Amino acid sequence: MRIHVVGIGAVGNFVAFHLRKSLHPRHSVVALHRSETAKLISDLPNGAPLSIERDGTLFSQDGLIHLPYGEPRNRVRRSDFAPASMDARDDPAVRQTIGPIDSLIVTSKAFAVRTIMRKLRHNLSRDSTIVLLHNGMGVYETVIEDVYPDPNDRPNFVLCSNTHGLYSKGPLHSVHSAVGDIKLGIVPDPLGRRNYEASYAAASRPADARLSLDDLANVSSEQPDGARYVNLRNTIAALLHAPGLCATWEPVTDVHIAMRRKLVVNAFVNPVSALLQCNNGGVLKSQYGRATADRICREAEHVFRRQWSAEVNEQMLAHNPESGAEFQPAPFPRELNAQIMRREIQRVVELTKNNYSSMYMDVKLRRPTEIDFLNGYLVRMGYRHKYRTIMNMSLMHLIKMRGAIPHAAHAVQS
Ligand SMILES: CC(C)(CO)C(=O)C(=O)O
Repeated sequence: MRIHVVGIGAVGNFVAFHLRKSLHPRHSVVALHRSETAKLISDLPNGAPLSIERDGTLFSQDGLIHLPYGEPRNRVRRSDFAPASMDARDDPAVRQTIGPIDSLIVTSKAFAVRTIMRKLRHNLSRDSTIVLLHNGMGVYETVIEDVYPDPNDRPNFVLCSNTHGLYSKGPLHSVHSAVGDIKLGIVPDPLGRRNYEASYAAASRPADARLSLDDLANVSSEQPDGARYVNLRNTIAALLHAPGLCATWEPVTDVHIAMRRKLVVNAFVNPVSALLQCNNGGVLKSQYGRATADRICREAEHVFRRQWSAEVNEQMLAHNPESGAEFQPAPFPRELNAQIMRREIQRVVELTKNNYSSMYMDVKLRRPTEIDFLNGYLVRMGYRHKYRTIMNMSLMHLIKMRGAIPHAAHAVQS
């Protein structure tokens, strides 16, 4: 098997490190780099090591294949911290060097995912598996709409929630500052060809419900399943069996809940730390910070409740009364209550109090931010469900305003 990881920042470095560490050497782990970093790594031989720092100790892992995947990143439009349109043209030379991709783990910034998918479109097929491991929400929907509108051509997608605390200390060097976990959820087959959660759904008691790799592909059968299902099974198994990743495979509805919880933490900590240019510990120090966090959580709960009701309505319409089963709507998840999300913010802030958030770094270094996929997602969902998210919208606007002031981030430093 050959696993490709694209977006070798703090998270990509961590994922590639642990996959290489745990997989048998006959499987390859390929790190795909933008051309600027590819220049840097071209001076290193293939196999060049990745480093992870944990509690002040440096660990290193060699044996990776490093390849470039495309054009250098275009310049950031200085006016609003939004990414300029990146070049998504197909490059036949790059296409040929990389070859067909069975498993792709995308660990780039949320705003770059769509462009990367377009760039690698010709290396991917409907048999591939794509794991989206980024901050924020709404990315999968844009990729589907823009790159894979036809469900017949669509690869398998895996969504993730990642709570590991990681930051980058330099190229191929991440610091693992807080141990968290990665939850993996497989997007249901849009054509209903296979139920990836069949064993879970069939359990007679909730306590017995388990997901089974055999529902993805039965590798021991005489007629092995097609590449589409074998790639999916291999990708999930590789991630689950890399102990350092602390990955679990869960029903996709549970992963959606975990993603929403993580979104709310990021929608408060990231813009506030970036605007105040403080570490994560600074954001809850004053009553004003605490009131802002309360408000973000209340707005998010309203949005999530309306989204939930809309989803339940859709399920009710799709329910076939002739099946004999009674329609039982799932209750609104407790984890998405404002008070519980507020406690989660408190917990994450304490755990990462000495860290600088990813948006703090993006603003400081005048890079595009992920604001459109954090607070921007809540604002968009609020609009859709007729609820105004004033605090989220204000934080989003302030981050964009910050980007519009020339050299604002540097002025604070001096
Ligand atoms: C949880 C938090 C805020 C940790 O720094 C993070 O995920 C980020 O920086 O993007």
